[in-house]
Amino acid sequence: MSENEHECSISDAIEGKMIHTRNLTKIQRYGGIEQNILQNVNVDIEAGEFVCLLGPSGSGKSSLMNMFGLIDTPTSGDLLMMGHDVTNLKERQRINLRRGSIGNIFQSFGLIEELNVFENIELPLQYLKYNKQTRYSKVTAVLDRLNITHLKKYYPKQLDGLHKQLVGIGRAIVIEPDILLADEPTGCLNSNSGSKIMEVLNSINEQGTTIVMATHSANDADKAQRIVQIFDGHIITENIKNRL
Ligand SMILES: Nc1ncnc2c1ncn2[C@@H]1O[C@H](COP(=O)(O)OP(=O)(O)OP(=O)(O)O)[C@@H](O)[C@H]1O
Repeated sequence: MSENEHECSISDAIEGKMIHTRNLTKIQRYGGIEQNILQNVNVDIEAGEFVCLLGPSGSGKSSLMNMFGLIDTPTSGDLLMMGHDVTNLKERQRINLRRGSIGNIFQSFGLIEELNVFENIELPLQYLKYNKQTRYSKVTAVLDRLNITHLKKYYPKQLDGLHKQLVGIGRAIVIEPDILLADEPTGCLNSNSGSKIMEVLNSINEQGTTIVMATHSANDADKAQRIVQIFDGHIITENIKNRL
C-alpha cells in the first residue's frame, strides 16, 4: 500500500470510531526469548459501545488494554484512538491524551492509601490543573452520582472492596472521559459486589460513555453489549451482540 493510500484508509477508519486497530502486533522479550503477545489484532469500537474483551489468563487482555490506555506501544500495526493516530505518538503527547480523555479502572483499585476518598477522586483533576472550586463541584457531583458522599472523608483501608471500586470508578469518570477502560473490574470482589459494579458500569454506559472491559468472567461479559474473544494474542470471535 502506498503512503497516500495508507493515509486514506486511516482517515476512512477514523470516522465515528473510538478505537480502531489494524494488524496490531506486540512482540515482547522475556528472559531473552521473544514472545508474540498480540498478533494481527483487528478491533473496531464505536462511540457509545460497551465492549468486553473476554479471554483466559495469559490471553493478552491486559496487553491490549495497555495499548488502548496509551501505556504501551505496539511493535507494528495501526492504532487509532478517539480520532487520533496514536501509533507513533511521543511520550508527552500520549500522557496528555491519556490524562484528558481516558479513564482507567483496575482490578486492585489503584487507590492512594494516604489520600481520603474525596482526595483520591480529585487527583486526576489536579493533574489537569482545574482550579479548587471546579474540582470541588466535579468531585461532589461524582460522589453523589455513585451514592458515596457519606464516605468522602474515609481512607481506602477503611472501605470494603465494593466501595473501594466505586471510588476507583469515581476517579476514572471525574474527568468525563471519552472512553473508560476497565481491566478485570470485578476480579477482587465477591459475586454480589461484582454484580453491583457491573450495574454501575452499565448505567455509566447508558449515559453515553464508551466502555471497554477486560475479563475472564463469561458472566460479567454477558452484561456488556458486545463480546470480543481473545486467546493466545489472537481475536478468535467478535460481534456477539448482547442486549439486542
Ligand atoms: N511479566 C511477564 N513476564 C513474562 N511473560 C509475561 C509477562 N507479562 C505478560 N507476559 C506474557 O504476555 C502474555 C499476555 O499477558 P497478559 O497479562 O496481557 O494476559 P491477560 O489475558 O491479561 O492475563 P491475566 O488475566 O492473567 O492478567 C502472557 O501469556 C505471557 O506470556
